[in-house]
Amino acid sequence: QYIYQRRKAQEDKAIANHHGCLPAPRLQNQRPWGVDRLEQIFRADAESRLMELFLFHFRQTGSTLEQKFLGTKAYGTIEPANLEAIMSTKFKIYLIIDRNLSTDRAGDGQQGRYVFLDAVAKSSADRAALRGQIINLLAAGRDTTACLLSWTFFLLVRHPQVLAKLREEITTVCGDSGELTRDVLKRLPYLQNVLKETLRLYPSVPVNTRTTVRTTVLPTGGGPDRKSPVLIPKGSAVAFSVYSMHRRPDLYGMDAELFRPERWDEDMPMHKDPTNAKWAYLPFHGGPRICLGMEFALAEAGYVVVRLLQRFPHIKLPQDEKVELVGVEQQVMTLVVSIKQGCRVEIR
Ligand code: HEM
Repeated sequence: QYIYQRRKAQEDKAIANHHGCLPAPRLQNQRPWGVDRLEQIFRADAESRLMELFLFHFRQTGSTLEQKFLGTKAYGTIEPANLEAIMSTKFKIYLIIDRNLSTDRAGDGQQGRYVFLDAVAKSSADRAALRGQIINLLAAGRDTTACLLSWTFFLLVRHPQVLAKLREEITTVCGDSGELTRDVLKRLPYLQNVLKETLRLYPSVPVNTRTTVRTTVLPTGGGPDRKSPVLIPKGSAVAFSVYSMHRRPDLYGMDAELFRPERWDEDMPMHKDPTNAKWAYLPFHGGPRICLGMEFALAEAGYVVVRLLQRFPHIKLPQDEKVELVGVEQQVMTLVVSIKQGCRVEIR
């Protein structure tokens, strides 16, 4: 084991030298084993402000970081060029299902209840096929679209000018027509901007991880100038947060924290660099494992928004509802990021 570890370390060092890798800035722990980090995470989670904590970490270190946590080294990044590398094939997808797919569910209070995973498992023992089914139907297709719709209305009632402009576009293009096909939806550019901007500020999958199947290199983020490649040894986890990347002022402008659908018709800083232009906006991720339901989800969400606005001519913020800066509201984090208090609107 010792000889194997030493040989692996030597090989990794040779790869690092070959690519000119330098370490990424380390997120400093105040207490051994990163216990302080654990406390911070539990506290932020209890306050429903986990994403704010992640933003704070990246503000401390820059857009790529190294972290020692409970004895293991992990990496985090919100750099478009690194996301491009991560979403290529040198990383494997973190397996959700293997943790949950167990024939031994008796102990967790699920007896007698319909569990979709168990029902599908009766027709196939192939774990990869089961995983695909679950991701398709539940994890991938349901909560993601539901979150997009909730955040859209959450933002619309807090930005009445945007809502008015959207209503105007819908009235001009659709009138009272019953037909609402994909072609009609394509003729609603402001609606597309509203959905795009909502997914920028609240990407349904805000944080994700990949694990390296072999020792590899992130193209940037290391060394004093944070521009050198970073070595990622085989088996390491790299977390990436599109939520944080989507709020970077150097990519989206100084008003990156604001909900402003008009920005999608303007020239943004990210367009100056071809890699950033392609990899700085990733609500559906990218590369070979890009969301398979992207087109469908946008059509579905667009359809529901139009129909709700047509059906309810007066939708507004309830009088007793709190208005806070975008991103400061309490959130619930699971695989997706949702609104802790739900999306309350007044309709007439
Ligand atoms: C706004 C709605 C949606 C968002 C933001 C979204 C986002 C994503 C993201 C970020 C991934 C990549 C996950 C990863 O690589 O770990 C993904 C994967 C996937 N999505 Fe979606 N999704 C949405 C709706 C849907 C819908 C409606 C369906 C199906 C009807 C769907 C089907 C899938 C599938 C099958 C994958 C896995 C693709 C693969 O691993 O090859 N998604 N989605």
